[in-house]
Amino acid sequence: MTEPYLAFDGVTKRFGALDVVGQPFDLTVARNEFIVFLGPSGCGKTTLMRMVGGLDTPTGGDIRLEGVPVGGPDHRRGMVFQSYSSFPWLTVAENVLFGMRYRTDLTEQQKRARRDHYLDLVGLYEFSDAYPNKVSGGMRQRVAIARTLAAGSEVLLMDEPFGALDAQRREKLQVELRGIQRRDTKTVVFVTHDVEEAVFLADRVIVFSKRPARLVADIDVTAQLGAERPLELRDSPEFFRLRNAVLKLLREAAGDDE
Ligand SMILES: Nc1ncnc2c1ncn2[C@@H]1O[C@H](COP(=O)(O)OP(=O)(O)OP(=O)(O)O)[C@@H](O)[C@H]1O
Repeated sequence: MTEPYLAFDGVTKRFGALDVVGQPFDLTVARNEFIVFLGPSGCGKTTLMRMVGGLDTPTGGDIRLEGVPVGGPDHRRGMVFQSYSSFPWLTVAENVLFGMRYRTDLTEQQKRARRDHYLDLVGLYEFSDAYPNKVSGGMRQRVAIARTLAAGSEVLLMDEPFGALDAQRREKLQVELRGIQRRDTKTVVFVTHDVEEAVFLADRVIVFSKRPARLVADIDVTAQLGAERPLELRDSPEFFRLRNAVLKLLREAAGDDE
């Protein structure tokens, strides 16, 4: 049998007496799949993502990328976390360039073109020369998004990356992210609380119970809605039906053993 691209194999996690991932967690993710983790607040989604990123280690089991257990962070896995901070001593533009420091395949001119493209995409081009501590929290989050996309890692780990953005920019970036993932064959693991965002973006939505987290549903969105996600899809009856079904599952997962 060939190795899955990304595999969680019997993963558990405890912090002292706190059982975060109680039952061993198994999941396989194919290359170029967009996976969304959805679950009640505090159930352990960020912890799972940190473990994929190599920022934390499982208590039991392991997480493998192409058969190799993940170690510390490396540039194959690009991360955007809620609390992600930019480098304050670099300008907005320099922060984005810094993300491409490993890209020996790109010329300096190509790097500058990518920097400008992604700054424009997140609406920060005119703030290129500003320092991150002089812009708002939502803008700093956009710097992190631009930097991670420009870096071009093959796996994108995104923990509520659009949480601090206004609705319009959020929609725009959702469409762009889905496009980038399809076009550039990225594998994405994305955490959100927002059911609509989950259904719009995901190939598969993984629903977790409240802590100690266990997998309660693995929903194949692409089988139901197809892989193309134009903005108008949100107005379709199929989208609406699936969103409601996932919302119901999430409510049950949050109330689980009450
Ligand atoms: N380093 C740590 N030490 C001790 N407890 C921790 C640590 N990191 C997380 N926790 C706890 O583990 C639990 C799960 O946290 P986690 O951030 O993974 O949940 P989450 O599902 O991502 O929540 P949210 O959706 O609110 O971001 C929480 O109770 C949290 O307080």
